[in-house]
Amino acid sequence: MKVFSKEQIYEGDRLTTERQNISSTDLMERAGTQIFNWMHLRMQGAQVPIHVFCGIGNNGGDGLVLSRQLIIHGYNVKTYIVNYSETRSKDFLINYDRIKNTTKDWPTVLTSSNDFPLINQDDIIVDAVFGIGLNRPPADWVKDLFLKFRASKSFTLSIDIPSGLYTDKVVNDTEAVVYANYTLSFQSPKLVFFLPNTAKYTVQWEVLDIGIDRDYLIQTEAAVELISKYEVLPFYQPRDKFSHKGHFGHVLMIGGSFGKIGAVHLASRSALIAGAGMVTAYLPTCGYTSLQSALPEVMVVCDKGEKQIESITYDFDATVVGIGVGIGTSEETMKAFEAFLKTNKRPLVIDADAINLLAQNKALLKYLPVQTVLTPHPKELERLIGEWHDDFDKLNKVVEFSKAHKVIIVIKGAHTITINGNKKYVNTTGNPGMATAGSGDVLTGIISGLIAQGYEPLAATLFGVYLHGKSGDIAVESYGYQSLIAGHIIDSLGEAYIDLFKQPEESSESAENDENN
Ligand SMILES: NC(=O)C1=CN([C@@H]2O[C@H](COP(=O)(O)OP(=O)(O)OC[C@H]3O[C@@H](n4cnc5c(N)ncnc54)[C@H](OP(=O)(O)O)[C@@H]3O)[C@@H](O)[C@H]2O)[C@@H](O)CC1
Ligand SMILES: Nc1ncnc2c1ncn2[C@@H]1O[C@H](COP(=O)(O)OP(=O)(O)O)[C@@H](O)[C@H]1O
Ligand SMILES: [K+]
Repeated sequence: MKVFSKEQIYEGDRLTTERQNISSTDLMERAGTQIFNWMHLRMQGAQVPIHVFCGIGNNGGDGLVLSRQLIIHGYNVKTYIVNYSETRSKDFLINYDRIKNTTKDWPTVLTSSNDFPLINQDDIIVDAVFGIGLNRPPADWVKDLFLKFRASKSFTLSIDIPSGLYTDKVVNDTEAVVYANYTLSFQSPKLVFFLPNTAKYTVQWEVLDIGIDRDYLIQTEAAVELISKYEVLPFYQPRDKFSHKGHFGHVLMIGGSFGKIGAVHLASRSALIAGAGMVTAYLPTCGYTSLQSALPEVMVVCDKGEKQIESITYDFDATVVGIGVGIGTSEETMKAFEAFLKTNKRPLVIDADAINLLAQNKALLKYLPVQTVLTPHPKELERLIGEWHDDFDKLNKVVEFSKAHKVIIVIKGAHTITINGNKKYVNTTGNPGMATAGSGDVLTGIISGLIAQGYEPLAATLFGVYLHGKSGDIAVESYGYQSLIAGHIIDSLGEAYIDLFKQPEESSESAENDENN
């Protein structure tokens, strides 16, 4: 799903009115009515008090449409105008008149903290104060209103975006924002719903289709894309009946040091279970016996070093090389890594301490093949690109890094974001059960295993990050957040593949109809 910028959303609104020959007031009517339908379906006329807080721009206009519809359908509604400016939008004013013509219970105009109404915990708050047009911090009294929303502990439904949140930068005052339980966003989710600094402002979100021009939606290139099953399915490569292991590539997984052989074990096993034809683990000799005993399907080549990797030499042609898990950052390993990079011609997936080695010696970056995949967690990323002051700054720095070195960067986290040049891909699978040692090693193995099978590095990365999170989501059903460990993610990978092609379950009624036909 495309995540459009604020400018693209405004342009989509404008073009839609032009191409569908409707007014912006009609479009607002659609938007407000969609919100009403969503609430009506769930509330079924329940008389819970609903407080609709409307700003004076188009977000407030949406709120007024909603209020009017709720009133017409007999709901228990109170409407307020949060009068933070005298410059009211045209469509706000039209809907202000319309609501006045619908009810004698006119909206209450709020201009200071003294005007705030009583809100009980069981009431519902609808936040239509600011939309994507916010361009400066709200006034102190408006911030007090947002604090009152929070203090009430009422269910808070934000329209389009929690008020006080910008679409393209973080907020400095964390109290000057609405904390929404649910946000109904028009046509496209906003990037801020997925970033560590700002995701907390809405617990859940959903996109409502307001009929923006389809050609515009299809043709407009978005800098950000949300990756779910429908985005990765086209990557999937079916297998030919007569295929053999040679068709699915050979992963060389280089890593490990004394006490960290398990990392190579996890990554190698993941590569195999992701579908690689063959996997060879390259380790210091201390890891030989444990790896051979634990993973009979994986071949092993030993380094001359007993406890660490000291010179990387092997005599076969790997399809892809994964390097870094458990490898350590000793001087000898740095030398071996440097020598390896200078001769390697194969696609690379670089993780963990190999990222730290790169960060220590940035001159090595020039030896990375184009489209090398780097999979840092936040600390490794910081070592590589330096500190950032907020998520947007981080994203900008990673984009610059990706462009400068022609590499793909996977910023791991709750919503892992993959960056390839200017383009950002936000993953939607995964859960906090995956915050456990070794789960990153599994990702390295999966991505390497996909590249081995012939997936392009970017497709392998997006597909791999998706499958990794999906496996975690499947595993958590059996183990719970606390008891999920990295090995469980690998064990669920097969189910994650199968899930790609699962049809939505049929309702019993339609199944019966099928039987009768
Ligand atoms: N157009 C359409 O057809 C559709 C639009 N839709 C809806 O429109 C919403 C965007 O509406 P919007 O552009 O009017 O902006 P909104 O967020 O309501 O702000 C209002 C104005 O407030 C001002 N302002 C900003 N910050 C401020 C501050 N801190 N303190 C005080 N004032 C401040 C600023 O004006 P300024 O004062 O800078 O001139 C701004 O323009 C969008 O989120 C969606 O809900 C849907 O209906 C679909 C169809
Ligand atoms: N809260 C979370 N929600 C979703 N995924 C998570 C969460 N925490 C961690 N993960 C995922 O788990 C992996 C952790 O990687 P990493 O920190 O490198 O672990 P390790 O170094 O122990 O292998 C990443 O892919 C990350 O996206
Ligand atoms: K809002």
